[in-house]
Amino acid sequence: MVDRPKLLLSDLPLQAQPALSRILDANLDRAREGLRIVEEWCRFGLNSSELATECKQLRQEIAKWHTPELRAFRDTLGDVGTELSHPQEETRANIGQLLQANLCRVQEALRVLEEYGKLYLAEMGSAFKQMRYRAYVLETNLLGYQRQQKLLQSSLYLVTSASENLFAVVEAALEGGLTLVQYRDKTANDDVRFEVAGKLCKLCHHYEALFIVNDRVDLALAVDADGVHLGQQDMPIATARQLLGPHRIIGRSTTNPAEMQRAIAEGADYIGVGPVFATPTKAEKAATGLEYVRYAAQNANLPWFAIGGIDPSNLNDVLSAGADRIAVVRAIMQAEQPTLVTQYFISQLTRVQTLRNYRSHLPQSHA
Ligand SMILES: Cc1ncc(COP(=O)(O)OP(=O)(O)O)c(N)n1
Ligand SMILES: Cc1nc(C(=O)O)sc1CCOP(=O)(O)O
Ligand SMILES: [Mg+2]
Repeated sequence: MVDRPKLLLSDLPLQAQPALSRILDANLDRAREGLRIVEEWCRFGLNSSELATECKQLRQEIAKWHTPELRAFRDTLGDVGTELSHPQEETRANIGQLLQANLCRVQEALRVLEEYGKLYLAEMGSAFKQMRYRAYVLETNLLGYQRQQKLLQSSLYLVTSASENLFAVVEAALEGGLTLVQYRDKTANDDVRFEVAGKLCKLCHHYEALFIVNDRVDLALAVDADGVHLGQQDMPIATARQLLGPHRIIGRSTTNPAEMQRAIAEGADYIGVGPVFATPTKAEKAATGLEYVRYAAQNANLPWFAIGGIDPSNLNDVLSAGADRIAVVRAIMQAEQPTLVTQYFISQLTRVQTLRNYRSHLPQSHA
């Protein structure tokens, strides 16, 4: 990396010099500003010093190219582009959209700097090419980190069933604070699955919720889902990981300690623990009872969701056995008021999590 590039503008035709300088100056600003916006979220929103440091280092490297000579041609009042803005820039629906827009802005600016930079100094083109790839890696790492954080924060998991009111029910639950949804439909044709999964994925992302696809890695990739849920009869986790890459979520169903230990060893991001109670939604699987929930509470070192026959009437038994995350189908899909049921589940789960967290910080004699 050249520490302080030497300006070769004088080699260019006279009339091109101010234009080139203004393009480089504007895009150096754009890239630095976009990175600063992303950095703030990494630092204060995600508490990730690793991601914040990468943003900062990229910004500092870009700043080295922002020489006084380039700034000298700045003419903000004469810039015909300052009043051109897209309506989407006026509003941002959520943090995800804000980050996406700014990462895109950074990558575009780096591309401009790479192309026009070549006219200025050969090293500038290759330096900005490398930085553009670093920005892509930053985006992927940031997205992966956001997903894992959201998974950790999710205490309630809605697994869908086929329903005429599918979108309305899911949206009602999202309104109630749901942050994790799995699309599960064992009978639909692939064209229907693809269309429904795509729409659900957009709906969930609009509410900043994670969207997982049951069974099908191909479908998860096709709709850009956050991950996939695999049962014991589905694809091996290692194969799914190869196909999905390191940043998507992989969940695994488990019914006994051996399956749990294997899922952990194979690199699952979370597991299902059940069926806790017998359920018509999965009639072929025998209930494990609360004993396996107690085992999970003592032994699982990754996020785990008790599943199977859970509803408001038996929730307390599941919580008392040690669960602080649950997954449900009928309790929400068939609820008269899905928003209220969602809010009830989340409030109870948050209550036990807060209590357990508080107890874990007490001296042993008070716990
Ligand atoms: C959260 C969660 N846990 C378990 C399951 C069940 O998955 P699987 O055993 O593959 O059965 P099907 O759902 O495919 O019938 C799940 N879907 N989600
Ligand atoms: C899809 C599924 N998997 C289970 C498992 O234990 O692996 S239990 C289950 C169904 C859960 O549905 P409901 O909340 O309607 O009982
Ligand atoms: Mg399955």
